[in-house]
Amino acid sequence: MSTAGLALAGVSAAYRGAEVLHAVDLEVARGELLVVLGPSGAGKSTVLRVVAGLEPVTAGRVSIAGRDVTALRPGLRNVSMVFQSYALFPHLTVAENIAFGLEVRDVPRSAARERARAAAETVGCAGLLGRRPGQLSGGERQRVALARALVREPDVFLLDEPLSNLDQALRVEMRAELRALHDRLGATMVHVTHDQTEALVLADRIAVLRDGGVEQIGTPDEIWRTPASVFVARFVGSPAMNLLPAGGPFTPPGDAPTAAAGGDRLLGFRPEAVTLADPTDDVGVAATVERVEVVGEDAYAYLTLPGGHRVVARVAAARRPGAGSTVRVTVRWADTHVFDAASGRRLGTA
Ligand SMILES: Nc1ncnc2c1ncn2[C@@H]1O[C@H](COP(=O)(O)OP(=O)(O)OP(=O)(O)O)[C@@H](O)[C@H]1O
Repeated sequence: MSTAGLALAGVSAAYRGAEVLHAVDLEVARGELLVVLGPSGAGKSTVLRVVAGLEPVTAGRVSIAGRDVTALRPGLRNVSMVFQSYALFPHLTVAENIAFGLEVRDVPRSAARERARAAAETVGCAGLLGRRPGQLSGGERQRVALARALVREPDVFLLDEPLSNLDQALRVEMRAELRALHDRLGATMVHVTHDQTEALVLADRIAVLRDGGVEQIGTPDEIWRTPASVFVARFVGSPAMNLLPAGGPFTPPGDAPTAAAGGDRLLGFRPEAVTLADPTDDVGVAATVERVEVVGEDAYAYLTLPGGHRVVARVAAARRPGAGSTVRVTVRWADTHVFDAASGRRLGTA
């Protein structure tokens, strides 16, 4: 495929005899920013290492820019990797760190310096060229690591949790800068994170990884609105999506497929899809408010329903119920999800 930036076809990989990637299929279009999202141990870093050639595949093929690189050593793949730890050389200046990858490729020193300066300008660290990594803040080191990655003009950028060592404010700022950099360069990027907000904000598409397999690939909107499984539904969104037996306290309207489904279906809905009313209102289901968390303008009410079912509701902080009080709970049906309890796969909306 001529527009392919990167493709994994049936890629498996093993670590110490145990398979950690199982026949992964993944296509990243040229110029696309794909975020690989998943919990610790899902195999996110292994995906990057396999693409970079740092880890052998036990099955399948990896191609970059239309070229099969499965058998190529890392140095011949034309990818740049940015690590969580930045991996800068402490004894080299910023300029030398950025130019390092060029000089080992026999780019003449003056040309390497010039390209390093241009790369530093692109990521906003041109003022730091004479310093050493020990004299830089975390955010500055991150910029240097990015400059070192892009100076080589790779076919694909591989970013392994590059923002996770930064404090919250800087992470949010660098996240936006990274996206802007991607758009400016038109670069093909694979960005690994376990942070669902980072994934939703950054990605053109998200690949959700679970136990070494791809659970779902889609745009942030698709992942959010039509999660393919209970796993995706619960992993993306905080607090996590509510899940109840489909035959539980909430009865879907009319002849929705869940109504006849019995106990082998699960009903999912996010805290945002729950509405609370006064106990005297003749709507929904009665519930007890166990506790309330206020997060600025929002509040999360943790409720217990008849049968001991638990539900979290998001409400405006100014209109939050008191802990210990009774409320009536309704669910917006259009924003519900029905899952098969055995497989976890999504079946549709209630
Ligand atoms: N070089 C390695 N060292 C240690 N464990 C590894 C290595 N390569 C693979 N594994 C194992 O493979 C599985 C996937 O690991 P991987 O690091 O790819 O997951 P991850 O999703 O990136 O997790 P994390 O977010 O914790 O880094 C884990 O069970 C891990 O123990």
